[in-house]
Amino acid sequence: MLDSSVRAFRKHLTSVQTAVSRMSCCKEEKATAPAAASPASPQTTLEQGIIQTTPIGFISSCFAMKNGTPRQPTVCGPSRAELRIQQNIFNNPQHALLGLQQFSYVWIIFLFHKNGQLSCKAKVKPPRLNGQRVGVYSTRSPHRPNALGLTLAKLDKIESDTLYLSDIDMIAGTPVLDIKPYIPDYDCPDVRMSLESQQTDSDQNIGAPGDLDTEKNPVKSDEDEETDAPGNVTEINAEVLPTKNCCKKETSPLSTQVSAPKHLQNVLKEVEAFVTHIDTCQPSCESKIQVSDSAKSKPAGLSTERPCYGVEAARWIRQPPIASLDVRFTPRAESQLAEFLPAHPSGAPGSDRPGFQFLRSTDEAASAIRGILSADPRSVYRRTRCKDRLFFFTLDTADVTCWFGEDFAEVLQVRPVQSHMKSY
Ligand SMILES: C[S@@+](CC[C@H](N)C(=O)[O-])C[C@H]1O[C@@H](n2cnc3c(N)ncnc32)[C@H](O)[C@@H]1O
Repeated sequence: MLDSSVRAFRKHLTSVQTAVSRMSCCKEEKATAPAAASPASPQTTLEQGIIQTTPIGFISSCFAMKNGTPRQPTVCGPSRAELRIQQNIFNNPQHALLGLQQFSYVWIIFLFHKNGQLSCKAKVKPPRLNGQRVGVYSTRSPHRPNALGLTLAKLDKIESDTLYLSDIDMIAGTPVLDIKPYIPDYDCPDVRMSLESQQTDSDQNIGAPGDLDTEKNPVKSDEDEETDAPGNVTEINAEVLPTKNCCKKETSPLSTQVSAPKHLQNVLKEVEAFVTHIDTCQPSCESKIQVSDSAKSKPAGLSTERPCYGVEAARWIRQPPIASLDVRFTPRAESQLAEFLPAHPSGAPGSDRPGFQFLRSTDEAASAIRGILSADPRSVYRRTRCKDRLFFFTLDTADVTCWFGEDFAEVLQVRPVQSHMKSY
């Protein structure tokens, strides 16, 4: 009798323990769950930070699966993608892109839709840290509570409702939630600080900061609320908008293009000197990333000397415990790669050779493969415990097989993906 009661109690205890561990695994998720479940007006849910997202488009990219997809856009230069804006969001999707072609880089906010499940682990093990656990918010891990990704992609061109991108790290089919222009003045602390100091100097010179507003922000800011309703569109002075290549020298000086009051001409000249002086072409914070001796000895306070990231982070981002690998091709893999025809808008009629869909030359493909492999795309488990040294990934229409040695990766085979074996 006592035995059976103890057994029943133990059984009950086990089920309670299971329920408790499930609850504590996803504490944050549980905390928001009641609000999500309760019926509320769209406005209330927005105020609570709960929204139903709708993709504005889906990525078509040269990466078919997570394996071998670069971990950041800078890893593999010519990674290319297309993003077509969905018709169901706007009647005229191309209208939503008006003006965007003037920017060289765009932020892409997307969903890690192939994560399998939402993650609520507060600590993660980034592959670059070789098994070390760090807080999820200090990393760019895909495994985060809302599974949102952020990539700074190069905007090659826009045609109608489609963006042509390169420098991406998203797999094909990735749902995109938003696009924003990369604006160094807002997004790169280096440029921001220089502009601020320019501003302070100018203020001291003319003593009327309010006068400067239009010159300071020639690009429409996020705060400019506009719809495309007739009569509600503000004309932008094309001459004062940044050129696509933002460090390209103007043919005639800005100060002579813009008819500003005399007292502002000096300021325009200063801005002009600054624009020609700084290199804002690349979205880089190079000078702030360098860890100076003074930054090492100082706590990271909000001073002008504060680097973009601290010494510890700089170490694992710039000098990760994972060494970069030498990449080589076997002669067979090299000649297989050379068989691929570059991407062509209308294919290559009459040829039975395999063709790339995104990559524009064999060199581009070889350099993408080098970029992917030199950063060592393997998981920590694969790298440290797995005896199987073969590694497979798909790049554009090519299946790539390679193996890893101590400090190198060798490409053994580059074969067309089966579904792309059709002749062009
Ligand atoms: C480390 S994340 C970084 C992404 C982004 N640059 C960021 O910082 O948020 C990049 C990796 O996410 C994975 N990935 C890319 N697209 C994905 C998707 N749609 N679903 C799940 N994982 C994805 C790939 O393995 C890729 O190497």
